[in-house]
Amino acid sequence: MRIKIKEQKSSFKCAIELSIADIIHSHGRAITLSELVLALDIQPTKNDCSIQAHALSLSSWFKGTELTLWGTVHGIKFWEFLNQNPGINQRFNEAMASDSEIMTSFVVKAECKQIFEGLGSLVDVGGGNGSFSRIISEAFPGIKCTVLDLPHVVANLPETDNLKYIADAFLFKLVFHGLGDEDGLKILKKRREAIASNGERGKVIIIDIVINAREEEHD
Ligand SMILES: C[S@@+](CC[C@H](N)C(=O)[O-])C[C@H]1O[C@@H](n2cnc3c(N)ncnc32)[C@H](O)[C@@H]1O
Repeated sequence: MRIKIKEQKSSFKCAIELSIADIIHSHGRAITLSELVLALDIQPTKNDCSIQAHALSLSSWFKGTELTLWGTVHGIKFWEFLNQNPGINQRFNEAMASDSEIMTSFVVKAECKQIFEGLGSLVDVGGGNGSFSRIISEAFPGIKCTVLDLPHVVANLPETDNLKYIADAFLFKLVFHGLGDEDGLKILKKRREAIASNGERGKVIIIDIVINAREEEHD
């Protein structure tokens, strides 16, 4: 309940900072979302530069192909930004970990418990610093949990017998020739994003059948 009130407060604060009430009032009649976005574009907020930048970019985001507003405003993916800002990265991961703590009571201890019972292994994709998997691994020692996340998120985290982290390399042995080009490309593009922030260590390793390849080529 407290979280809900906090969310409502920050939405309200954001609406005030964006002058949404003033825009609607001066519009003089009911306003559509696209009219509101356009109005935000020409009505910069006086006090807060970052809010102003977000407001100015809202319409570009709506019109453009960039997936997130963050990417439109900063020209960099949010995860890459976190990689470049260790302090914020840590706070973000801690915030996500708090969310896991909140969920524990009803996921592990109450009515959802049976979902995990009897499992032998689990991969927590985009599992952050593994807080959720750590809780699962402690509550269900029989489950081998593997957390897959970006290298800067899982670096130096303590592992246990049944909790491991992976991020450096992805091995696809005899997988791609069984997929269509479209699915194969989709997977490769995603993996490229995932390893991009891992410098020399990030790798996608593919072992597969190549037709008509010259003998000395090992790409
Ligand atoms: C919103 S957080 C959720 C974290 C965790 N699952 C939780 O609920 O607490 C999204 C997570 O996805 C991770 N992530 C984003 N892109 C990724 C990628 N390409 N490969 C692996 N993890 C990725 C981020 O680092 C982040 O930890």
